[in-house]
Amino acid sequence: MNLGDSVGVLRGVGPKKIQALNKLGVNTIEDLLTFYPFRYNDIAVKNLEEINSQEKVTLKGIVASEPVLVRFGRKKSRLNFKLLINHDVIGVTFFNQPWISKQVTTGQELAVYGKYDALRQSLSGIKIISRKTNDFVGVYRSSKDIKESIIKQLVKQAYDEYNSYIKDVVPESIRIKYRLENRKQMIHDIHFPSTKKEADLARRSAIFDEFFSFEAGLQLLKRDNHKNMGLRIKYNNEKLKEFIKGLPFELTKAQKRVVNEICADMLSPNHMNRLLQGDVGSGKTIIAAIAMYATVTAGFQAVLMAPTEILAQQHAEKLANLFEQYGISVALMTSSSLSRVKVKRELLKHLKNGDIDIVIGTHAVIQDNIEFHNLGLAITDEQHRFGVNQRRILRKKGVNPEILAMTATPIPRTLAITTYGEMDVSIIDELPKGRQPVKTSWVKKKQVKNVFEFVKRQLELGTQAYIISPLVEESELLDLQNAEEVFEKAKEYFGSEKVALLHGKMDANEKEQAMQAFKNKEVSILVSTTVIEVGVDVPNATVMIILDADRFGLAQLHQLRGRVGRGSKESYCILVADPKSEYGKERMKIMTETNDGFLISQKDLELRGPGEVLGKKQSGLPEFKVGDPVVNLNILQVAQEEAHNVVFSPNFETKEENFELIKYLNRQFAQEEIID
Ligand SMILES: Nc1ncnc2c1ncn2[C@@H]1O[C@H](COP(=O)(O)OP(=O)(O)OP(=O)(O)O)[C@@H](O)[C@H]1O
Repeated sequence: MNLGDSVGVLRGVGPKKIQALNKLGVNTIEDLLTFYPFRYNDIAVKNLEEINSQEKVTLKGIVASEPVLVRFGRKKSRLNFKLLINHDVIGVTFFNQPWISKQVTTGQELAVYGKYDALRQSLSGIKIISRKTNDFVGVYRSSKDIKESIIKQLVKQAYDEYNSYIKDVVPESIRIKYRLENRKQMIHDIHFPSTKKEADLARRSAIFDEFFSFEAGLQLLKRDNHKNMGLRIKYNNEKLKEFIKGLPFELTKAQKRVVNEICADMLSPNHMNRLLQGDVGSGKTIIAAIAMYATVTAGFQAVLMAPTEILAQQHAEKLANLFEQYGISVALMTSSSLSRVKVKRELLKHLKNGDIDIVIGTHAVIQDNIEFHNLGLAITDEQHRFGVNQRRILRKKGVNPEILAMTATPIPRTLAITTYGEMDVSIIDELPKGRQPVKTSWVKKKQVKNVFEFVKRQLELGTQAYIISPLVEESELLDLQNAEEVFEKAKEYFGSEKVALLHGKMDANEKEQAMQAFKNKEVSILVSTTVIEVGVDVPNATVMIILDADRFGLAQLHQLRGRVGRGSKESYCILVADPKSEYGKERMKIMTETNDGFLISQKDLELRGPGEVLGKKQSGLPEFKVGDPVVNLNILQVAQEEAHNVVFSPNFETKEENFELIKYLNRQFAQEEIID
């Protein structure tokens, strides 16, 4: 017997229930024991003086009238009686629970849980409370396939049978320091507390437990990264200085700092595993270029992976220009550039024999048959778009290449430790000189004509504009229809020779053509779906129109807006939307109030509410069961600090109080390997 046993070992759990539980994310006994209540009902008896109207409470008194049951229709009924509480009489009504009339007799003492109405002096009954139950009861998530009452029973059964197998992951000294319960007690109290205080303490312990185990895993990765001998990239400092001097602009202070951090990592024998965070347009690409240049001067190859073909193409073009005078060869590798057999064969040959110094590509780069001569540095752009596995495969391509991951801050600074805890972080917190904040406004749909007029006037000044077509969730086809519709309208209004269309269903060549036409100013307007979202850099474009802007997430709007304001000209972003909810309006307002990506991602998380915050997909954050990284940030930070101290202490593996933690981490990593 152990906590890894399937829930199928419990009495009364057959294939159907197993399936229903699995759907709720419960596969093992451990999952069930940590399937915590999401809230509690306080059914302790209250006095009339201490309660508010519309509150759900338990009231106890003497039944002061004969219960009267009235049935109407086939299934409907109403049961009425009076309850005498000290000197007050309140009316109690139960709807559609006729069997309750049998449990009520005049003169009897009775406790009823229900919703209290102060004005009417009445209680709308939910259930009769029998003496045996606890005052404080957990409420669990359930589904149509499995009722809450069954889940409760199973949790109880699992606890009774398995509690002696529950071991502590958080070392004792830390539990004592923060006055946390041991795991067995904590699991008991979080499911079956007798008071609110008990439940609160158990929950605090559970949050710590969860954050600590997670952070310990990340810290272990970090420690191993440090221990692993990395490559020593002995770049040519003179050449590097010349290269930086030769750039068309001076680096910002933040960029210089980051370059120094990266250079120090490369020179050190330790393995580099660094995350570069910087707001949209802060100049991350040039940092990548500098790091790649340095790598090549040391005799190694470098690769940069971008999340889209458009972006890979753009990077390849820019970097090829930049590196040309230094005799460095740059190759583009995407699914389309590799689709012609002959081209592919040549590319692979030159990559393997070291003729190619730098590769820019999409995930096509990590295909099995691609071999490098001596890969020294791997950079991923917008890394949240790459899965952990893709990152790992890339890592395996070289002996142990230095890793630099770049992201335009989808995650607030304080939260970066949750996902990137195993990485060292560099931040570009400054925009290049001369940038003006993008002026953002929000208009209603009926004003779209005025918006078009505004665009026209701006184009007359020689600038260019993007129009982003509405997004229809989960339907690329409808997105496309929308984009085509907007394209037609724009052609009608601005003249067909002025407008190009870009969408995800176009093949790489068509996309490239549309982008080139826009870059070369052959067209002044690019109508696009969100394929344009990340990284596209056309400094002459100064107007961004986003139609139905309320359908996009805040982080996405910020990314889209980041396509303008990339030069020194005044830039504008106009959000066209009729949001219905307050929440939707609030989001539009935030966009008009700030240009700070960190702040926006923080707001995005706050506005989504805890349930959604944990959605992996939207926020890039890992999922937790009880802990909410936004609400419980303090606990998260302390847990990270402690996990770091434990894992990095010299006697981590030999100290007895860490044994359970080590076992736990081994189990976790074993699971991950299977997925790999
Ligand atoms: N120090 C600097 N001074 C002036 N211009 C700069 C500087 N650094 C970068 N730029 C320019 O700023 C623009 C934005 O840079 P870049 O494309 O690297 O941004 P980014 O951080 O990758 O942004 P995004 O996340 O939006 O892709 C580019 O046109 C680049 O040439």
